[in-house]
Amino acid sequence: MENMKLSDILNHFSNNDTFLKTPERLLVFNGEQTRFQLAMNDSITLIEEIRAIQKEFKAPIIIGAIPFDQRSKATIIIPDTFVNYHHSNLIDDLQTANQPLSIEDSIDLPSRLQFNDMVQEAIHSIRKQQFSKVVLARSLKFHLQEEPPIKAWLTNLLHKNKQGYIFSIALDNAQNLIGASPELLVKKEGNIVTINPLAGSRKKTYDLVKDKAIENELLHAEKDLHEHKIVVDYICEKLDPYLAEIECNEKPAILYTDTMMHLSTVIKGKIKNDTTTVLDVAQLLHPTPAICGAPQKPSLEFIQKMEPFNRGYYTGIVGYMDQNGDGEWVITIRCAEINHKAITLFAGAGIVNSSQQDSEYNEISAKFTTMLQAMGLAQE
Ligand SMILES: C=C(O[C@H]1C=CC=C(C(=O)O)[C@@H]1O)C(=O)O
Repeated sequence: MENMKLSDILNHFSNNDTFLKTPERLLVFNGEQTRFQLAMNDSITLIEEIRAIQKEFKAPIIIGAIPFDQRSKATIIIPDTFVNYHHSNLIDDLQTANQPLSIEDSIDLPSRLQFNDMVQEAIHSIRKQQFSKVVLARSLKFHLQEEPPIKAWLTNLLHKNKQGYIFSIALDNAQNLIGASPELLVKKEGNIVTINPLAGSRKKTYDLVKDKAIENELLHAEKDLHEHKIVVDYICEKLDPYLAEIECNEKPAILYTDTMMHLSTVIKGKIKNDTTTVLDVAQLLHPTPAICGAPQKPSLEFIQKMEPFNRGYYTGIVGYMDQNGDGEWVITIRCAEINHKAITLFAGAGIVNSSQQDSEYNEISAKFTTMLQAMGLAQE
């Protein structure tokens, strides 16, 4: 394949198209043969339906977005055409796209006081041993005077987040889901499966010396290591029956995004059964304690009772699967749901026994920065 400029690819991109850039490849999906909506736990399973449609349409690949709540409908797209660019064929010539926004109003939900109450209630439940961790989220909703410049935001996300998973998914009714997630839920290539949970975070300062000191502090922070271990233990336990030769470092490393640093563990293993697809593994794991809590049921119930909004696609997963059942699915975070002129950003943080309400609030504010910067609403 000849080398392509990213700017040329974006010039041809429209809001009805779907786009996913991973650290290794860029997938651009134009038009669609069909799309369908089905919940992960409907009676015909989502995966069976995808496999049937892949056969019927002889579709080499499907792409989709699955919501946080497994009872809500996922959107699966069978594209007309798609191009799969390898990283080495892309010329990264992108410049920041400045497009000023006229904001009619913005709503921050929950309020700071409500959020503090939610954290206190969560800590109370943790002390009563109802669960050991719960991830609580906030949302920022903007109403714009004009249609949002999605292509400019996508350009900015690509420009700033070289290592992440950048996506723009064309949902139903001309809605879009856009973001730059750092978190790989699962990748399957042949019989090798890779999972890369993140939990435990600090905001970057962009001062190399200070960031090195923060990194060192995070690597030894008891609260964050505990929060992280809950996720890794959950994943390893779930995978054990399905994977052989599981490799997992004992201590987490640091993963940097453009704005944050996170504790990160790479887990790898070999699929025992050839018919297991990447989505089977995703379904097995989702929602992990990185975005829900542990144990899953009581923490999920707590989220649904306490959060003053429906998460929708936020903390769900986006990704693709080919005919061999291979693919990559990433956790839908650092993202925004775009519904015409209404834009909703979401971000969350893991609450454990020793959480401090102010630092959790500030951590979430820092996580909003990925999207706010792309929208030109936060300082670079
Ligand atoms: C839930 C989010 O982040 C997750 C991913 C990385 C670190 C996290 C944390 O430290 O709490 C969260 O688990 C989010 O960005 O909305």
